[in-house]
Amino acid sequence: MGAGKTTVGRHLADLLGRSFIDSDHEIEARTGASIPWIFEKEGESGFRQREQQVIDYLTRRSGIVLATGGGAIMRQENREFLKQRGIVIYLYTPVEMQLARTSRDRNRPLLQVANPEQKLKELLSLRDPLYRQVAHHVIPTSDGSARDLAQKIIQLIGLNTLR
Ligand SMILES: Nc1ncnc2c1ncn2[C@@H]1O[C@H](COP(=O)(O)OP(=O)(O)OP(=O)(O)O)[C@@H](O)[C@H]1O
Ligand SMILES: O=C(O)C1=C[C@@H](O)[C@@H](O)[C@H](O)C1
Ligand SMILES: [Mg+2]
Repeated sequence: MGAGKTTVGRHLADLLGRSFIDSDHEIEARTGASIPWIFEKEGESGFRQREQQVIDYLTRRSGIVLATGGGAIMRQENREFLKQRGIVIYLYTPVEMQLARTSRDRNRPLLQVANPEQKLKELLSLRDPLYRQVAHHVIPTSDGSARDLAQKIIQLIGLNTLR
């Protein structure tokens, strides 16, 4: 959360002339409800079920830039869909920076707790090894604008891979 998947992903799609899709937005559009509402009515497991369906569907498309939600990596199925069907970039972000980027946003139900910093630390320790297992490339996001990071991704993967 707050790594910049949505923001960097938009710039990347723009630079590549591809469509950008965000799985969180796709879930909201399909459900006709916000993510906080889905978490409240269906719990995290209901949300994860919807998320898996959407990621399965979207990773079958080619020629797109896809930003996932931060927790999609927790499901084995999603890890396989992403690794086998795409080029996966892990935007590594230290917790202090995640906190700074998410503190004014109430749209992330998992951070509506007394100690969001502690929560982010717990999530990162569970998720970091999985992100690294699935990623084809890891990019630290502490330095550089979202646009710079998108350019760095293009250099890293090489345009030829994408044609
Ligand atoms: N490289 C960056 N430099 C400065 N600010 C950034 C950078 N990347 C993202 N941000 C800012 O951080 C905030 C969170 O970014 P964003 O919503 O793209 O994160 P996310 O990884 O998609 O989070 P989530 O997992 O919750 O979907 C936004 O306000 C965005 O403008
Ligand atoms: O890190 C997470 O588990 C989440 C991140 C967001 O993108 C949303 O998918 C949702 O708020 C859960
Ligand atoms: Mg996002």
